[in-house]
Amino acid sequence: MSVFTQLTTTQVATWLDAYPLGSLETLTGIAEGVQNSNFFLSTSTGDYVLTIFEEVAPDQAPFYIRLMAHLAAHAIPCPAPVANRRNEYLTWLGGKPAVIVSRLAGRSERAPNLAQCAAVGAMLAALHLAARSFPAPQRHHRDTDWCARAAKEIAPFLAADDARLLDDELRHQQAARPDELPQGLIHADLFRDNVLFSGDRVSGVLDFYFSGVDDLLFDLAVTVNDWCVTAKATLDGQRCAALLGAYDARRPLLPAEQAAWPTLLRAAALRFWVSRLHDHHLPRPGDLVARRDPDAYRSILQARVASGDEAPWLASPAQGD
Ligand SMILES: Nc1ncnc2c1ncn2[C@@H]1O[C@H](COP(=O)(O)OP(=O)(O)O)[C@@H](O)[C@H]1O
Ligand SMILES: N[C@@H](CCOP(=O)(O)O)C(=O)O
Repeated sequence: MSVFTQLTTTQVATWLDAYPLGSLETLTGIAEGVQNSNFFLSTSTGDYVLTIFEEVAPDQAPFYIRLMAHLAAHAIPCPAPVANRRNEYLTWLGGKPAVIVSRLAGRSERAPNLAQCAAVGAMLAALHLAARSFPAPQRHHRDTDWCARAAKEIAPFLAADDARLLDDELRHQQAARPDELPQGLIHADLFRDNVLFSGDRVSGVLDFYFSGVDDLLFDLAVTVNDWCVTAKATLDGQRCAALLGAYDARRPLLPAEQAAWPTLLRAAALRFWVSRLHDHHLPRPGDLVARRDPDAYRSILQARVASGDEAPWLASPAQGD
């Protein structure tokens, strides 16, 4: 999971008295996610998700709650925070900050079809546009500087080849990533498990807890690296064309962004390789923790490095498997 915090039903039932949500019926830990403790919560009035913030500092949690409320008000299907009787969204449970949000319909798709890839590209562009009016956004924390800091912490655990790859890529990013690409609020973790579909329609965009301001193109690269990856870690040209085409139709990409695309694909691969390595070598104590495979992202980084400037773009021919 990620259920780092254990709760008793009595504890939650008592806490729930402060909400206008009726009585507790069921509470089930969610066996996905690596960042927070999440529970499906059913009460006599409906179905919700209870999130206990494990890594999010209490002073940062209101940012994410306001962001979800803003996006939900701008037609992005993201979880809507639920207030207690004192009109508070963020409360304390088990000594940690906690929030109840609406439970969204649909299910995530491990093997998305082209229509679903296009729907995700369109949704990401809509999210970037809707977030333009969000006041006082914070920086994206897991940027290249974070990767460099985390790389120092994991360095003692790495084999020589991995250490070299990591070092080379950090240097490449510091030298080659342009610093004047269009920026805005990014989701920063729009993997397949963070999107719910009802048919081919996106019915849920989840998990905004890495969000912050960074290059919009970085968000697109994070998304493409996950949604369009093949079994060989290369990119599938058809899925790329569907996702990128739908994004570009809503927020046309600038020539500078097209030129920077291969570097940003590498930056996105690096960020998740580093975080997975960090979680692997320096795990937090927790029950049933779902750790992600760092090697998968090493392969993705290596594949992006190997493809050089040949990264699939809008109407490129099918590549990969
Ligand atoms: N509001 C929601 N509606 C429906 N399912 C949800 C909701 N929030 C979380 N989930 C489910 O819980 C899983 C983990 O949630 P996530 O926010 O990704 O956790 P973490 O913050 O730990 O990464 C999701 O993949 C999804 O299956
Ligand atoms: N998507 C990341 C892990 C981040 O965890 P999430 O459950 O919050 O999406 C990865 O795959 O490494």
